[in-house]
Amino acid sequence: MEAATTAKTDAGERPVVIRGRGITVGFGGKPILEDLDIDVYRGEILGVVGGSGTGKSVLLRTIIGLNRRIAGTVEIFGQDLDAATDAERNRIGRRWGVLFQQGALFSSLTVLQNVAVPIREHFPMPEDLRNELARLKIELVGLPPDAADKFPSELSGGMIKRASLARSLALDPDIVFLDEPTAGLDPIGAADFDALIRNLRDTLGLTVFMVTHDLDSLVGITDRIAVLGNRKVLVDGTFRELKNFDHPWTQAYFNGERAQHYDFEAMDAAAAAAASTRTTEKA
Ligand SMILES: Nc1ncnc2c1ncn2[C@@H]1O[C@H](COP(=O)(O)OP(=O)(O)OP(=O)(O)O)[C@@H](O)[C@H]1O
Repeated sequence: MEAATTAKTDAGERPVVIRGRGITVGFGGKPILEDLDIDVYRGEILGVVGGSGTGKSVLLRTIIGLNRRIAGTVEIFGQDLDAATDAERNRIGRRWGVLFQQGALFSSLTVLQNVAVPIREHFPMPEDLRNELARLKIELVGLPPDAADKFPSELSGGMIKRASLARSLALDPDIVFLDEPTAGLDPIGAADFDALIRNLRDTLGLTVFMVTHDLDSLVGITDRIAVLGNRKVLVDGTFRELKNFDHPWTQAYFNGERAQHYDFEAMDAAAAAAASTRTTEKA
């Protein structure tokens, strides 16, 4: 389960679970990402932000192999995905779960059946046991037991997000990729969902790669933020670092009207204290 590579950061030596180098992606001759580098550290919640159309979802999909790279490499747990055999890629793929922007549940399957799909694909086992495991995931994300037998059309937006999250956790992944997890939720539903993500990270030790526009989510749960722009990661760091970064988009975003409501220094201090508690608990 150990990452094969580490990186020196201000927080010391940290295992890198996702390392992208020189990632270049384009469609129909139009470049979207160009020579982009990114690292994601074990156990962190990384928020990925940037203007609309800057390629945040494309980056997520490229890392998990759904978009073709024109150039560059992606290493997950130290394994270069291009050099991996099909069996190795499958094995790595089982270590991540994905919550897509629209939830992407199968509409003709119940929540239980949806959550059981990845288990059925990867681990042959009796149906009773599979359903039991799926029920545990449904409980883990805070859905009531009777949600298991409902179809997606019978669920609220927040329940669909939770059901999708349950499915992404079906194989007990080490990494979860979240694409706009709180989009479309009311502020209370979004805050509850944020709390759930943070809780799961803390209890399961997940690494979270989260694309979001939601300033509350960024403030509430991320440890670090990467800003996409000019087809690259323009900058990454804590709120305070980003607040001081001299670029029109980051200035507008992190020093704009909405950002004035947040006490960034207090939040940085709280995040550092929480990280140090987690490190102490693991030791
Ligand atoms: N499969 C595809 N084929 C062609 N163009 C695509 C494809 N996927 C994404 N794009 C284009 O790539 C660009 C980046 O899209 P992406 O969805 O990653 O943006 P984003 O940063 O996530 O934006 P938003 O915040 O609005 O969701 C867009 O111009 C989009 O139209």
